[in-house]
Amino acid sequence: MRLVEIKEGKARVFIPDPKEYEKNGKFDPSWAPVFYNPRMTFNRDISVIAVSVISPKSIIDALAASGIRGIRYYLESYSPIEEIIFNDKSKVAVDLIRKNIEVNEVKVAKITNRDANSLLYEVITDYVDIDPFGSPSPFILSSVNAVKNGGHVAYTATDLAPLEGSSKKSCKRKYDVNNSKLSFSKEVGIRVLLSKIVREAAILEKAVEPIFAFYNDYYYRVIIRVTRGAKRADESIEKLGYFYECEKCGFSGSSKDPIEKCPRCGNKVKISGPVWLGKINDDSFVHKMIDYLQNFSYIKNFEAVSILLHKILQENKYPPGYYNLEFVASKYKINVPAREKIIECLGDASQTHFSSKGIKTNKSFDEILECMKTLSNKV
Ligand SMILES: C[S@@+](CC[C@H](N)C(=O)[O-])C[C@H]1O[C@@H](n2cnc3c(N)ncnc32)[C@H](O)[C@@H]1O
Ligand SMILES: [Zn+2]
Repeated sequence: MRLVEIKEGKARVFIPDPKEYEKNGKFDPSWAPVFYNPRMTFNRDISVIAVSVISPKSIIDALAASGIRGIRYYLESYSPIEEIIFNDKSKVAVDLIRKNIEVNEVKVAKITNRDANSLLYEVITDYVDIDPFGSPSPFILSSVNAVKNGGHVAYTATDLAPLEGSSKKSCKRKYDVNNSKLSFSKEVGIRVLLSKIVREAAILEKAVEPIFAFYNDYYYRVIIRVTRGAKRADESIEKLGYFYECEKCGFSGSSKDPIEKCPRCGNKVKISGPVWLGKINDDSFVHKMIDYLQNFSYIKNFEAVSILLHKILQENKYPPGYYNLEFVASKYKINVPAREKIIECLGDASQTHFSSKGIKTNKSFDEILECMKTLSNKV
């Protein structure tokens, strides 16, 4: 295997030379014997800041591939880390991790060549990172099991088709959620994932509190805090519910139990659930990330991370779900006015990072419609 050296954040790592695995001049990271995807740099940049705020003493990078993630946590996290377990079931990956750890002088590293699930049932740690191919579902129970009371788990999910309701059967299989394709499915997806995490943790009498969650490019990333207690687990489950959307009048919302008919026009609605209806971001955590950010001016995505964190803070004030302006406008055969103008007209509203066509608001659907109709007459 020919290797090339790349730099990301403060790490220098060796990865398989992409040129060796090109097919007809194209390259996909999954074709190389050890996985490294530069498109995930944003995910790692922002995770380094999150880990700095969490300040865990021990970390398990359970699906480590080249080791880039754990190495960056060691080199860049603000508070010292006492132990990082780098694990991958692939022997080739583990050999490469060994080399990369040496090059980056990661003094606190342990390397294991195990199935992540069996490893996670044998260890206990402050923070687990689950960064799989596709769905993190197979690793939820074991990762929640592996963290101490008050510990954290971070999940990446790239299987957007089931999560966003395009592959309903796959969503039922992997997340045990009856999903539909809704006009605001970008946000539904992250709440489907959180719903599964909450229900899996409850099996272990553990409660889940999402502290940081976002969508970017082709994946979701969520970080949760886990605490022990059957009663707390019950309280987490209490925050599950259903989204509905009416194809006829464009109205949508959430409810504790599934509903069949649109509360506005009586038409049959599409539903998705059970989904997590609690907060997906913790304000004080995001504020701390913004405070820490200035120390990370060297990261590739400094500007984009800053923009995302500020957007998240704005939208976190509003209830779950957003209105897709194009979807609503299509129901009333009106032009879509500029989003900023609608937000200004409503007063109590914000954009959402989930979609450039979405708004979140505490105002009623009729007030949104009124603003849209008035503004579209001026277009
Ligand atoms: C998407 S890659 C990880 C990428 C890496 N975290 C990064 O940031 O570049 C997923 C890795 O999980 C490993 N893997 C898949 N299933 C596994 C399992 N059951 N146990 C341990 N490792 C596994 C694969 O060998 C692969 O290296
Ligand atoms: Zn309706």
